[in-house]
Amino acid sequence: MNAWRAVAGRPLGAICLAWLGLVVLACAGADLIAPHHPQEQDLSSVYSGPTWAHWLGTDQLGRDILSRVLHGGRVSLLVVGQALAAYLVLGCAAGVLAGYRRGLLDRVVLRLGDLALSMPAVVILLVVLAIFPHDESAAMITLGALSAAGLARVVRASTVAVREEPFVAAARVAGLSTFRILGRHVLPSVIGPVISLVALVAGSALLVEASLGFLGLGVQPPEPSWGGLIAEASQAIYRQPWLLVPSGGVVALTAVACAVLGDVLRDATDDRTSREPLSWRRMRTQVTRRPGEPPDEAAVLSVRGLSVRLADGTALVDDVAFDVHPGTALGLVGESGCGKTMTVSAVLRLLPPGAVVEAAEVRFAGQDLLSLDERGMSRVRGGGIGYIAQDPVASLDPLFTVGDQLTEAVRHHNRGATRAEVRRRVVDLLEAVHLPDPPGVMAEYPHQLSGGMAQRVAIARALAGEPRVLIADEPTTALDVTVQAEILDLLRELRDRTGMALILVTHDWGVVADTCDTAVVMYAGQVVEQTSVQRVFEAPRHPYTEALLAADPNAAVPGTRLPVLPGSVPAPGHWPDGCRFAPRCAFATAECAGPVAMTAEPMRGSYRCVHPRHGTTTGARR
Ligand SMILES: Nc1ncnc2c1ncn2[C@@H]1O[C@H](COP(=O)(O)OP(=O)(O)OP(=O)(O)O)[C@@H](O)[C@H]1O
Repeated sequence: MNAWRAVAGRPLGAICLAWLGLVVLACAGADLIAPHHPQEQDLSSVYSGPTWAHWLGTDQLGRDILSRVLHGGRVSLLVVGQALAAYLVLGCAAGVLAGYRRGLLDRVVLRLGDLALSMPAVVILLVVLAIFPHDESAAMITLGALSAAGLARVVRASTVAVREEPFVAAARVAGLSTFRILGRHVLPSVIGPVISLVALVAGSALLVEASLGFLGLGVQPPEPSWGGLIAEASQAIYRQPWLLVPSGGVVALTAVACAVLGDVLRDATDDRTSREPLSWRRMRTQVTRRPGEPPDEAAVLSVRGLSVRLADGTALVDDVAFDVHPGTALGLVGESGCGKTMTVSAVLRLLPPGAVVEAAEVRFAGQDLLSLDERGMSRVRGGGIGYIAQDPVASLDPLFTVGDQLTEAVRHHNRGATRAEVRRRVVDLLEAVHLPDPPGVMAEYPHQLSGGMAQRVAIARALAGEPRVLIADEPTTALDVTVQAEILDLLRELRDRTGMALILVTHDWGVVADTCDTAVVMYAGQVVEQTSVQRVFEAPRHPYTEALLAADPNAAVPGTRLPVLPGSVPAPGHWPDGCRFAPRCAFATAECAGPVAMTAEPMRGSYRCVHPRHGTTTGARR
């Protein structure tokens, strides 16, 4: 449904949809709207051009062309519909079953598909029409069945990919029947390419139908069909050339509309599938500079007044500022949905389509990132600032080995390197992240890796460009405790060895305590506290920081109930005026309803609160 909405939102898609809708409705309602019976003759007015009585003129027997086009369209569209039904049913069923079951069925479907694609369709149609004379339905169903081989391949390929997804495995484990899994989990994910192909095949089928009618092999006169009308018009081409315009025009426009719609649908569904939270594909983010504080020149990355807005104006991140110094680690902490990922995505300028970045400064190693164009930013990404995505396995391409993916990254950053040098560097990277047997790991595919190994490979890839800042988004989520500790050790070791700075996006205070020097606490798109890690644990100033620390399971005292933070982070667009934490805060007063600025404490940090804490009780409302 979203794909159709996306198509309707594009001018070309909307025009094609409108034309096809109009043609289908007009032909379906031909009995009601056609001004004349399609075979009603008026010999006193043959070959007339357009008149008030006959809007599109008349033919050699004085029959109304508009009425014949409408009725003829019904016949033509019906047989095209039959071809599409055969195409869809056979193509989807064969593709899904072959891709899901694999084995012998898969091989049989592939071989039959090869056979169907290698047969000349026109010859087969002529044979069918020789067996069933003038039976256009038989010919068009055969055409649909022959073309289904192409669809079956596309559906099979998508099904094979989806079949390996964890959610399909989970459905299998949950005991769902094959048909239910296919219907609920597999088919919806292949629907995009399918509808795009159906639109393209509809255009071709329409042209084949018109050709059959033109050759006199289809529906026989006096019953009209679009192909038959073109044949009649071509016989009178010298006497009344206009006759070709309505019949030829409607066929041409409808076939073109189908083809264009197919293209637009493909683009629309492509866009939809690439709507992950952070994708390297989506790169043209609009950037606006606004006045604000100057950057910290000693920092390797200095951010001031950074905001992110969606196209509809909804703010996701609001006036964020922080500094990261070489060789240090900064922890960006907060509950889910506070804007941590959006903040680092905005620094890298990798945001959802239509999102806008506003900032006073984003200064990296003395370079003003706000003034860089897309080409400049792509040099910074990976080269200057490395990024490790939230889900390491998903961030690795399942179709390529670890070696291929690291080689690609190393080549990207070392243009002139020889094959041997690139391989040496890949092995070095794998050794640097302590993966045993680098040549063996290079030959493996992502699904063969454990979570910890995948995270190490993702770190190795991020290190390929020798970044000066490494951003790791939830680097230890979904890893078991031992592997978590190993990954944090590795990050610390890399930081100490290379002098790069780390930004760890996390909601785990354990990660902050183990690895970071500075904590930046975010709530509802804003920074609410920023201080050293030592101080944040000893004396948090913001009630939110205090409540978040109190709810930390790492600090739980056995035998006592772990305090929870009641309520949830307000969604973007629903942030309260004044202090955004006030509705959940035990210390909120009327003062908190007004604007709350950051208060800086020299040498200690800063916080955004009118009732700062002095570190004893939890700040959450009970
Ligand atoms: N593509 C998007 N379009 C619109 N809003 C989005 C999009 N991605 C995220 N958001 C919203 O932006 C807000 C901040 O999201 P963000 O991912 O930065 O949070 P987070 O603090 O990193 O949380 P998490 O730890 O769950 O990743 C959330 O409310 C989220 O719903």
